[in-house]
Amino acid sequence: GALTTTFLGHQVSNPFLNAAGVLCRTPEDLLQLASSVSGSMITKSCTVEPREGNPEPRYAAAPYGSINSMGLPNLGFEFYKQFAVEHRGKLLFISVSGMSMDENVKMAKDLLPVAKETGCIMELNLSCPNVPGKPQVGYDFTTMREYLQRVSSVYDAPFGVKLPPYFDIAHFDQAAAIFNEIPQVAFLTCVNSLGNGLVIDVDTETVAIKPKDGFGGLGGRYILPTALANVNAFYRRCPTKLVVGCGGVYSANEAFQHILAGASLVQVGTALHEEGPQIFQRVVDEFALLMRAKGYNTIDDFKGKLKTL
Ligand SMILES: O=C(O)c1[nH]c(=O)[nH]c(=O)c1Cl
Repeated sequence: GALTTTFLGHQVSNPFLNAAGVLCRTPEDLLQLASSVSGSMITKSCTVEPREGNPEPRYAAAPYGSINSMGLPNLGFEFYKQFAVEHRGKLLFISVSGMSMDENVKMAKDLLPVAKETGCIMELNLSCPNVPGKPQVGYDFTTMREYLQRVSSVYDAPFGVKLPPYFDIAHFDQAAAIFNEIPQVAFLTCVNSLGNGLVIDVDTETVAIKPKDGFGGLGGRYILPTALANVNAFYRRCPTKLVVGCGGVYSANEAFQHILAGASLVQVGTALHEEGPQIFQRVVDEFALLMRAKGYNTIDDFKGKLKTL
């Protein structure tokens, strides 16, 4: 169909998938994604050991999106690796977010044979903002370079990096220079939640979530312009890499903006959490109508073709 596209040699029926962390932690979640219309899917960022995560309430819908401080709750790397072994059908991404560099290197090394065997793709998450005491690697360029050098030395297959949003042109330049040094980094997923926002309820005069005095990562409508800027900044700076867009996608309209900005695939987080997996059928239908209305036959007809003034 018109929405068919390929990503690192894998054909997908449409460019849409979930954002890591949303509807992808448990077997039940993953079954809902596998049986949805999404072209591909990604698992909850995992650590070597299973984690309970932060105390609840740790997710809240907000006027213009969401706030979360989940704290990396997950069933542990072995579970998601085994899921990849048994999974059949749509393209599968495995999100890895170790608590240390050694943990990331260990998981990457263990995942490699499964990736080669099954075609699943690793997305290395360097941008979790919600584990107390664990600063975001994505904001520490020296550490990020070391992580990527160490992981790419044990993982000789294409992988992606889930990035935090950057807000300074010099940071786009410095981060891109690191990625361009590492050939195995095949794609960049822009962006993770905007870290450490604060949602306040005026009636109750209270924060929305329990962990970290209510500080948490923002998603949804709050973050679309920032997500688009990060997609486009790395699309321009990393011509040998693909970009996956994430942030603020509720409909074909925002997805189209991400693809114009340079995204090859588009992840849906907050809107998926709020609407459920039927959102993928709605967005696919909307997207087909939008492409037809604009006279486009394929995604490549407009990918990255954002016009400047
Ligand atoms: O709190 C989380 O689990 C979490 N929440 C986010 O918004 N981004 C992440 O990468 C992670 Cl790992």
